[in-house]
Amino acid sequence: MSDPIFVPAGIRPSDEQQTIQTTRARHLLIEANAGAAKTTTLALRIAQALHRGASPQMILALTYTAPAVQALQAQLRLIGVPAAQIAALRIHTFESFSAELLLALEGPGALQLASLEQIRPYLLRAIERAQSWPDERYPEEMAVTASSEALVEGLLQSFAVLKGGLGVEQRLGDVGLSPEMAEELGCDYFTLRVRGAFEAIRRGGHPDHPAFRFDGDACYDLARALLAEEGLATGEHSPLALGLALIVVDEMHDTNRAMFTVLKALLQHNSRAAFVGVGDRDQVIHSQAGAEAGFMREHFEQEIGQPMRLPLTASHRFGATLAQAAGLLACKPYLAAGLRATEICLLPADSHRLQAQLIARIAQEHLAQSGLQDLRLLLRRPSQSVLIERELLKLGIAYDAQGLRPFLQRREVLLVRGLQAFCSNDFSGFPDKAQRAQVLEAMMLFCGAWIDSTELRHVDAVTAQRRAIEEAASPVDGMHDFIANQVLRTASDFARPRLHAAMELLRAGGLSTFARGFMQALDPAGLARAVLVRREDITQVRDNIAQLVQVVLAEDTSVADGFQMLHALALVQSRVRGKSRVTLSSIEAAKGLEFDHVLIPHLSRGEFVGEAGAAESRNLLYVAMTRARQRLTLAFNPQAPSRFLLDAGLLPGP
Ligand SMILES: Nc1ncnc2c1ncn2[C@@H]1O[C@H](COP(=O)(O)OP(=O)(O)OP(=O)(O)O)[C@@H](O)[C@H]1O
Repeated sequence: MSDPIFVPAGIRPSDEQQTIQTTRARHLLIEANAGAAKTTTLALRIAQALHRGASPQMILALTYTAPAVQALQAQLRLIGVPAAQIAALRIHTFESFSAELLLALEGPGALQLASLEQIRPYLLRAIERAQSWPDERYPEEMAVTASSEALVEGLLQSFAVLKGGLGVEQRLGDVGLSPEMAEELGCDYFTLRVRGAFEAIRRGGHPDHPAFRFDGDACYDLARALLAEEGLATGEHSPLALGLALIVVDEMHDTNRAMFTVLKALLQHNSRAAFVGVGDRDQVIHSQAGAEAGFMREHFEQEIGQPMRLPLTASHRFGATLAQAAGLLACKPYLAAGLRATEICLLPADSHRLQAQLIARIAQEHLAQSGLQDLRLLLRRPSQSVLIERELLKLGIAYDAQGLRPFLQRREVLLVRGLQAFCSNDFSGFPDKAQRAQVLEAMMLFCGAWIDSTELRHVDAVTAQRRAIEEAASPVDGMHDFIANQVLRTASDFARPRLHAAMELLRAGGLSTFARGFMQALDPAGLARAVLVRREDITQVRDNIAQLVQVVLAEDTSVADGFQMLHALALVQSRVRGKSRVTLSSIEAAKGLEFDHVLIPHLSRGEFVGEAGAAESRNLLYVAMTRARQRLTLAFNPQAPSRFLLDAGLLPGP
């Protein structure tokens, strides 16, 4: 009997796509360029399985990020899979799949922590515990001179790699930790010891489930349990024996060891399931979580089996010009299917201010036309949005934000706006209660303040703060007393002199003293260092305030006028409702998605770099550029363009 073939709506599959759709190979791997229809072809493969009679519950699709889940659902809709079937499919990130499975096994109770700041106290406790262990075999290794606070960032980064790579679990066996083993794992003994203490704290809450989980922990916990065959039934009773007919993995280049362990177990316990994995090694932007393209190559071959490999040769998303530039940037061949021409526009601007003005004008023109749908501004770092947002708001342009907060709502910006409102005793810039509460929360955070109240002394610190802020934010005039009596009075010894120095400049009101002295007086990086974790976040706080100072100075009259203008912009923003066709976004939040017009600003020397290193920055630019369908605009300083523009052949070399 011939195989019934699913015929999609919306597109005509290429021969390559159809081969992948219908092949019955047990293990199939596809490495292909961005836009070469990997996700769409996975959707075709899923539709084919449904067409052959599999029920949606027999199909599991796994991705690394939540946007990739949405992208797959969108492609399933595009090719005509009914909504009810899409809803019934098992489509998850590795993390949400693992969390769901663990929930079924453990029952509720493991606290899900959402921010690095919530993890921080546990980590500080782990450092203390590890350093005071009485039977330490290598005490000289534990005599670390840096302060605990300074160690937090590096430790968390090492933990992410160890967790994703399952390094300790794989090597440890029955042997204890040693400096030699730490060296083999690429970290130091101290880190391994603290990691041990941290895990003991994390697991110590309850016999059946850990006390808390953070991002990546669900997949890690599941992988660890699988490796240790701990608490998991085996054979047909295994929680992973789901009776699957098809398992697909999108974004497979971002797979780490923990994810791969879960995948291997899934294939083992669903022996009738076919597997299709797709990825593009130039899109690895999560190496800090142990992502490795090797899981599509040697590890797969050695640990799962020899897969069939099929190609997807050409981009269906964009035309030949962009394919060529992306190919040059990533040093690989790149073809376009020739469905459309994609225009690349260069936007040179000598200053950041001019760049922001030009971008706002482009956004205005975009909204005035109807040919192109979405304009997505892709930013390397959040602070790069400040001047651009100011210009957009000045033109009254509505925009959304993805993967970053609009600058007027960033905590450090609220801190400074709150201080200025306090100095002028004018809180009219915060007309709604939720916003007033956010200002007070931000001030409490950066000032290291605590609630000193006899009424609230019986409740825990978090509840006390929530209640006190709730009460103070209700009337507009509650702000002043709260800032004076709680924030400033209980501010840490470190924060207090900085706050007073900053307020002095705000009260004086002169632009030139403000310009010269505000950053030094407030010391935003110092304030941030005391309460935030990641170095990149701390740098962002500093950069955001530096940009804020620039925005206030641009008003050119007085400090008070500058802040009035900020309040006015905030009002414009609060009126912006609904979905806009202009979106400011981090690159990470756009991965796997596509937009008619993509604009990448700040492609100047030293601006498109970050903590992660040159290779990851290059991959980020590659991901960003390849989101464009019809038009790609690249903004840069012509005196000092980014090296990447030259590498992509978009500007002539020196
Ligand atoms: N046969 C086809 N004909 C026309 N358009 C197609 C075809 N196949 C896919 N497309 C379109 O090509 C675009 C890119 O496809 P898709 O998102 O699947 O690529 P991808 O390889 O997963 O990209 P990325 O690596 O960036 O996530 C989408 O707009 C999709 O609808």
